[in-house]
Amino acid sequence: MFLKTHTTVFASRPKSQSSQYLAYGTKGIVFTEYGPYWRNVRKFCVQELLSAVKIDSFAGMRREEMGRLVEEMKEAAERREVVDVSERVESLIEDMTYKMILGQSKDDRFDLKGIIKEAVSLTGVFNIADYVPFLRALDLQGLAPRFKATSKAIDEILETILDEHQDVNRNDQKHYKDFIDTALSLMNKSSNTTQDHVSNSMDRENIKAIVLDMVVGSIDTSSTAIEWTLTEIIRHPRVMKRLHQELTTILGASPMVEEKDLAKLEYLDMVVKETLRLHPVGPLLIPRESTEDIVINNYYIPKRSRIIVNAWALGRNCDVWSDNAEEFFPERFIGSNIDLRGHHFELIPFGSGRRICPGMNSGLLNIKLVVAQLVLTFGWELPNGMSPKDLDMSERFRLTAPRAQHLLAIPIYRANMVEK
Ligand code: HEM
Repeated sequence: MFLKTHTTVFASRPKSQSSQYLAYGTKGIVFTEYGPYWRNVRKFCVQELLSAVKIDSFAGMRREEMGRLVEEMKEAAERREVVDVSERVESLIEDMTYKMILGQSKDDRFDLKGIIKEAVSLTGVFNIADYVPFLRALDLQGLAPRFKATSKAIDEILETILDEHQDVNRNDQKHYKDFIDTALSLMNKSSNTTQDHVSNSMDRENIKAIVLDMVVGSIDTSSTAIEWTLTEIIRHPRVMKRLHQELTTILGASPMVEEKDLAKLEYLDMVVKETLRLHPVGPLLIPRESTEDIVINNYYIPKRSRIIVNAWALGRNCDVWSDNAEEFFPERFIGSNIDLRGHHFELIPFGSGRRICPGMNSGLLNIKLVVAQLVLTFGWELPNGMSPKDLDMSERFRLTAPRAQHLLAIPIYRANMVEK
């Protein structure tokens, strides 16, 4: 009802103390109210970063980064080393994200990922001040100092990145424009395209907000989804075997997964859907807010009501998914037309309607590419002879829900593996 029949009424976002501090108020996309500014900024990001053509233009970079990780894992396999898979995957996605959005590799001068983690964690806190505004001044939960410190740290890093882009552009040292260059060039423009509608209201603060939304939207989400997918595959050797068979059948003798082949990997698609059903990266999506008074099923819902959708519960509802809803069983999608595009409300890990995740294609590509490659090249054993069924499955609940404990496993290079 909220997301389908009345999609426009519930297409806004509530203001919160965390977004005021940590997302430059409503100057980006994620926490910005529904309206022309949000629409144009979103269109700009899709056009300049998240369209099929733009995503495709970074295929070479992804291949290189993936190749580097495979080499590292091969060395670990040789030493029979326990690898912190969660950490390695996050670092890979971080590298890919920075190259795509910031046009540069990870910068050792600052820990952007660490600060973003703190921001995501703070945004996920139930903050009484958002519901009882007069308590805000009392700061009962002691959040204000953390908001301020995190926001200051983020701003300093983004200022440095923007300054450096402007310096390079002034000295005309660049052959191509990255996302930040394009965004910066909007500050001084005026005519009639989508970009220029954005530029009418664009200053440095807006650019920082948009860049931050893109970076935050990308890193934690994709790496959490990959971490859970690998966890479920390792926990279910039958699924690992079937997926590996599909990979070798479709990819032949090729040691690297090619992006063009991903669409042919039907079982991988089911494995990813099944993971996102049981472990939606954002269990409660991102809160929505109504833009007008409305009556639904005889309930009066006043304008500016906050709507929270429990995607986690939808994915585990036995009435929809049958009695084995709690079981990881990718085959349930055989012959099913359920996709992830927000039309099948039993499975909405990317949300639905006007606010559906604009980075869905980019996110899914990252998940499938990394999972396919790590299963194609390696088998995985758990440390200290641990049985797959004993793997700890607890979640850490924030705005996103990653594993509570990092996934640790030993890669076994398949070329040296004796098939059982
Ligand atoms: C596995 C990967 C990802 C998952 C599961 C995911 C999930 C979500 C969800 C649940 C929402 C809220 C949708 C709603 O309210 O209906 C969302 C919004 C958003 N996501 Fe993603 N996301 C992923 C990857 C990405 C990537 C790669 C980017 C950008 C590079 C991105 C950028 C955004 C932005 C900007 C929004 C806000 C959209 C708006 O409010 O209009 N996401 N995402």
